[in-house]
Amino acid sequence: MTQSIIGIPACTKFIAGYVQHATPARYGASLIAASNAIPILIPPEGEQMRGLLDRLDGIMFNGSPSNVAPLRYGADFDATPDAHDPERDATTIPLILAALDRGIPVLCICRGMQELNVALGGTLFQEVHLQPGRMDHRSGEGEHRFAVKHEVTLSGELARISGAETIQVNSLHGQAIDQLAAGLVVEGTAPDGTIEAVRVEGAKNFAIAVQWHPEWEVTHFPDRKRLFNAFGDACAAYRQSRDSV
Ligand SMILES: N[C@@H](CCC(=O)NCCCC(=O)O)C(=O)O
Repeated sequence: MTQSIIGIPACTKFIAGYVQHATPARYGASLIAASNAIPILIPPEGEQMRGLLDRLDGIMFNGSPSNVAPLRYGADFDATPDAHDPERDATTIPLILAALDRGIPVLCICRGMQELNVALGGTLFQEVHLQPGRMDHRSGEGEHRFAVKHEVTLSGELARISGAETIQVNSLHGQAIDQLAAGLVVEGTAPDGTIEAVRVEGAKNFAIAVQWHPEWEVTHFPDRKRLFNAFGDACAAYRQSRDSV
């Protein structure tokens, strides 16, 4: 069966004395394993990357240790000034809006979910663990980094896709959605009330975002596999509808 081409935004990294464009290998590997797709990295080269949209069947807005710059959502303070990637922000935020406008399937993960919320006008907690009553959602070290950390209660389309109303998730984030953007519906919540999953209401196509990392051991967890299968199916259907025009 023909595979879909799914874009993954790369991050700006300074490695071995050079500016490089990179992302952890598992994002591409998970699309190959569970979405019948060929991944392709999107360099963080700003708005001109929208030109790729004619060639893509879907985009996975992936996670990153970097944080969306607070000026993007109107915050007047910056809790993590050394953790930004302005080139990535300048690429992903316009790309999200353009992909939604064209009805290209999108799956957003971790930073990707935060980008989706900011792109649509929402705001972020810059250090969610400092908010009263909130848990520490940051990861453990070493082999425990991707260990299951807490439960998420699912609803709506994501519960249907996942085949469950309660799942166990890993957690590797210091930031989280504060004010939900208009146009997003919450479909997953942590025990402390943190928003863990959203869907774009009335989207032209698959448009789901999660705060955890379903790409990790994607084929070992039924809910993760089902999410990637559903995204892959949406990308394949989009490709076929485009090819038939
Ligand atoms: N930096 C943001 C987003 C967190 C995130 O995307 N984590 C992924 C870690 C890197 C990886 O993909 O391995 C935050 O802290 O909220």
